[in-house]
Amino acid sequence: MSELLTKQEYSEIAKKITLPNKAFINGQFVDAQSGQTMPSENPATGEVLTEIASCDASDVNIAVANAKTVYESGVWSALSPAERKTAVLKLADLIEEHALELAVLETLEAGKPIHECVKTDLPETISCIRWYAEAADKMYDQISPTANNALATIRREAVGVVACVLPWNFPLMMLAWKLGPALVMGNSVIIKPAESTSMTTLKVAELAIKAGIPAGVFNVLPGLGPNVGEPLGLHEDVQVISFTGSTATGRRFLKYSADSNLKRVVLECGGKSPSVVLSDADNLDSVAENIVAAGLWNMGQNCTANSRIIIHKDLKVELTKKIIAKLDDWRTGDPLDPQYMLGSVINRQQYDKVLGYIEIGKKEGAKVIFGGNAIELNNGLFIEPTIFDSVTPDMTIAKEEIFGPVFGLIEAESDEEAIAIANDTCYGLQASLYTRDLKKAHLYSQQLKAGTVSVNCFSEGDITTPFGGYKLSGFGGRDNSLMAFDQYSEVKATWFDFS
Ligand SMILES: NC(=O)C1=CN([C@@H]2O[C@H](COP(=O)(O)OP(=O)(O)OC[C@H]3O[C@@H](n4cnc5c(N)ncnc54)[C@H](O)[C@@H]3O)[C@@H](O)[C@H]2O)C=CC1
Ligand code: BAL
Repeated sequence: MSELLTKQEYSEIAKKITLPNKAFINGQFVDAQSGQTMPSENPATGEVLTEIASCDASDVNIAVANAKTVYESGVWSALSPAERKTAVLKLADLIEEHALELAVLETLEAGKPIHECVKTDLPETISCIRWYAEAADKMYDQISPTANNALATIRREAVGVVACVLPWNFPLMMLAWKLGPALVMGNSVIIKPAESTSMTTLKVAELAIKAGIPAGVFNVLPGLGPNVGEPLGLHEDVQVISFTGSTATGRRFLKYSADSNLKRVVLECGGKSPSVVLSDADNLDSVAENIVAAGLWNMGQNCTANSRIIIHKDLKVELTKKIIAKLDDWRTGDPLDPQYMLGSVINRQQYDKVLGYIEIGKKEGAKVIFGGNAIELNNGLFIEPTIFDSVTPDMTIAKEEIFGPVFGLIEAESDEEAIAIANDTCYGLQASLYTRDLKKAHLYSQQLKAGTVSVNCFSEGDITTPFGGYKLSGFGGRDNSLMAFDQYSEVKATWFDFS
């Protein structure tokens, strides 16, 4: 499947896809109780693809009550880890079988380039689900090193009903990051996809039933944030909320928890990640390639988008030329056409927000050295890759998350100043560091206040490494790696007294 087809072939597949458009509760596709729907639009054409069930608190109450009953029945939670592994592995296999359809669906609803969906999002989704399935029967619990007259065991247990509130930027990947470990632990899971991107999650729910995951274990409630996210956040029978999205909405979940059952809240929020190029960085072609990928991947709609490029003054002129040259590889066009690396942004609100930041950047004195405009194409929401020069750390575009194909170049007088600028932010998700000096790499990667630091590359790590942020970028836990199981389990100490 990771071989690319032609635009014509993808368009033919798009025409034939059945678009999932109902909520998924207790193994059934159902309308919202209210009968309300919301449009799902293709942001690359403006076309309404379908109307999707728009759930509210009454659907949340039904889904949570049912998920709780199913959890307590033990049909999933009381299976052995090896039995859960078999079903979740089957789910990964079915996603792989339907990968082409899912990739096209993701392109249609999110405006993401098919190239990325096929080469990155689908393979990573599948391998993530598989990785957690494989881990199911390989995690051991512990015996504590207490005295000989006692035995103390430390065991993980499922928590019950878990709700995952997803963003629209990587719909399938974010689903996999949360669903994989939550299911494998034995929980019942309710997914609230972002309103723009419900369809791929609904398709995966259909596959979960085929994989043998019992009805009611995996539910999907499409709908607006305040209508579905808020009642989930406030529900007394939801034990965990795992959220990815904006810091503003993340804060709300902490309030919902405080106002209800003190449910655990795990937040993976925004960022203002830096690429830091120190005075001794070499191989500037590779540095430029990484900087451009870090800034533009997924149209910059990425929590780790490197939107602040902090460059030592001695390298600035040469590196800037190389960065501009690398933009040739990142052309914008019809996302169903595999020759393009950039598609549309997600919706009108995001489009206006990004263009608004470009105007603010100009007004505050930064200089556009590439792009800077909307692109008129097929009634879609396309924005040129945009680079600002002469950005200073106090400018709005150097402080606020833009979440679009826009990044700014900031000049630093010294390596120490570059690190200080990198840390001068309320966020702390990821940082890229470029140097050929091993000592500086160690020293400064320790000093950078970020959950992931990548040295001489742009990376978020992989499934084996924990992902999450410092400061306003994160709270309460990590996605990915075995640490993700901490989000979805309780730890029980049991004490046997032999004295
Ligand atoms: N960390 C990340 O990966 C993401 C960051 N963002 C940032 O957030 C900005 C705004 O994008 P949005 O889509 O509006 O993000 P958002 O944080 O509002 O949406 C994320 C999820 O939260 C839900 N939600 C929204 N309002 C809610 C509420 N009152 N109660 C409960 N749930 C609610 C949404 O329906 C969606 O499922 C972006 O411009 C970007 O800066 C957005 C998406 C992903
Ligand atoms: N880049 C993966 C996580 C996110 O953007 O939310």
